[in-house]
Amino acid sequence: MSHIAVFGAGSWGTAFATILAHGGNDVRVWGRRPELVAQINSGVNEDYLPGVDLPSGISASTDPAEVTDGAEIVILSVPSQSLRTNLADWGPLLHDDKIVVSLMKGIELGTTKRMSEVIHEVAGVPSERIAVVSGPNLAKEIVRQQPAASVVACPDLEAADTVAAVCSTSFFRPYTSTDVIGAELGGAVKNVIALAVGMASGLGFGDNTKATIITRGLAETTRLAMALGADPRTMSGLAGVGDLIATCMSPLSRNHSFGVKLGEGMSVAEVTEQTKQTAEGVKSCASILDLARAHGVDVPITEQVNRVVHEGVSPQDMVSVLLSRARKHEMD
Ligand SMILES: NC(=O)c1ccc[n+]([C@@H]2O[C@H](COP(=O)([O-])OP(=O)(O)OC[C@H]3O[C@@H](n4cnc5c(N)ncnc54)[C@H](O)[C@@H]3O)[C@@H](O)[C@H]2O)c1
Ligand SMILES: O=P(O)(O)OC[C@H](O)CO
Repeated sequence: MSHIAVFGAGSWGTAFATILAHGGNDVRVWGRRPELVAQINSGVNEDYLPGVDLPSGISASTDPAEVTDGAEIVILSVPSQSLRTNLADWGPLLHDDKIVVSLMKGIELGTTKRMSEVIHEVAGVPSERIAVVSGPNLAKEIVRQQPAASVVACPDLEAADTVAAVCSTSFFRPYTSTDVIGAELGGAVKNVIALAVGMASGLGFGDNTKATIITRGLAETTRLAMALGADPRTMSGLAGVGDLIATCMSPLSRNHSFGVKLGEGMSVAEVTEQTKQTAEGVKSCASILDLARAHGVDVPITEQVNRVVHEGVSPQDMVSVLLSRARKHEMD
């Protein structure tokens, strides 16, 4: 049995804690709010995962030192844009050879850094001890123990395997990889593509349109990932096309649902007001666009999503602009 700390008591932090508890581990979850911590200690998380009974083996606390004391692995699952601030407090607790795992799927605004880069920079954790878990893993399906797989990526394959071992269960199958860049890029860009697919859905378009956006979304994700040094094969795996399909097609996806509401005519401010949970693509569309521009990579869907979300362009205009682009070879 391993002792594992999970920072973040939202949907995915709690759902991942349930995987770890089913794997027979002692799991301690850090949460910001005492009321939510009390709920988890009584076996539920009604705020984020209503109607789900948490397995035994999970306890929660608001004290970062208490959850990390004796932990061999520390899992981070907070909104990407708050990670840097959080690590200013938690950084000193992440040493002593602990493996630090990012579950987050976003790119930092301003710096265009991936979450593993932020962890390395702020907390001083060596890259060989930073792993990323990414794949088609909608929290509400995972807590119902519906079968799914994911990728654990780390430059040190032994560390990736250590993480994979603790989250292997009868319903969750982790594969290992050393392609951290590919796993992180796949996870972050699919949220932006899911916003675009959601908008198309909200505008009343059908499956041809959605499949077109997903396929061309994969093309731009692959271009960017390769420019950053990722293995292109990761894009045809679980952290690439796997997660892209799940997020773009599922009504459980917050990014997809956010896009649907925009397509139906609501404003970004109205949808944001209604959205209690993290839809990473809304912020990361801007940082991913900056990252792509810095590397001279064309990301037309991301560019248009950013125009809708941050420049007030209508979803209908987004579609018109994408369809009126100059003709080109499909594989360029
Ligand atoms: N929900 C999923 O199905 C899922 C699956 C895979 C990956 N992810 C990724 O996991 C990450 C976390 O997502 P989530 O679904 O748990 O989000 P969530 O909105 O459900 O929960 C976020 C948690 O972070 C806390 N939080 C918010 N602001 C904070 C701050 N400033 N400091 C500390 N804590 C703060 C919230 O209180 C909440 O407990 C995201 O990057 C998301 O893309 C989510
Ligand atoms: O609900 P979303 O849109 O944040 O997507 C959740 C997961 O990333 C799906 O793998």
